[in-house]
Amino acid sequence: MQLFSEKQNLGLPDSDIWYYPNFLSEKKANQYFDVLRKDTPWQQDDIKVFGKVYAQPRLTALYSNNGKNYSYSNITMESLAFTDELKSLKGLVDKEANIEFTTCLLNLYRDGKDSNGWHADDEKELGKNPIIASLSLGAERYFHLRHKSDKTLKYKILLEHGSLLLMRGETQHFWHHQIAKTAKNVRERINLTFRIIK
Ligand SMILES: O=C(O)CCC(=O)C(=O)O
Ligand SMILES: [Fe+2]
Repeated sequence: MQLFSEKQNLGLPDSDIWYYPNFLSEKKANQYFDVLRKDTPWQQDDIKVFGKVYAQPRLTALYSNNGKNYSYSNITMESLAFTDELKSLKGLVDKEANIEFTTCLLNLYRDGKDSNGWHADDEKELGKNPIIASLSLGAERYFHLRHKSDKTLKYKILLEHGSLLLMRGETQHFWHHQIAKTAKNVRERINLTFRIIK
């Protein structure tokens, strides 16, 4: 069993980012990983980058409690209704963030070749200072952060099984983030990003 660890603020300039290492117990995190891996209708979309079409290097699914879709990188994802498991996870995350999320984007990184390139979660439908809560299950992967204008400002944090990362305030205005590919032999990872789309 893991000891309780305090949440920590990353302390990066122009941002407000919190990390909760053991947001879920190991046992709960294992259970959620298994259910979500099995029951989610994972899909692989094509994305368009500089006019060329690529298969997105990970699988995704979108859920919401208001039927709103989400568009990014020339993809429009249609949302499904929350399942019981996702509702209970959303309840825990809502409580911690003290806000009511409407939407959850799930990412499945099948191995080290799957990734999520540099971006900010700054789509118009997310509002001015979006709050994004990102729950990690399965294999540990590094989350990289890079300041948009001062490229010397960089940071990386290992997102552990059962951890929660909360980005708020002006973070998306000033920082890009990514999950880079890795040559290491890594198992599957599921990430859930809770958002508000009105
Ligand atoms: O997988 C992660 O930890 C990050 C996912 C992400 O940045 C996103 O879906 O916008
Ligand atoms: Fe993101």
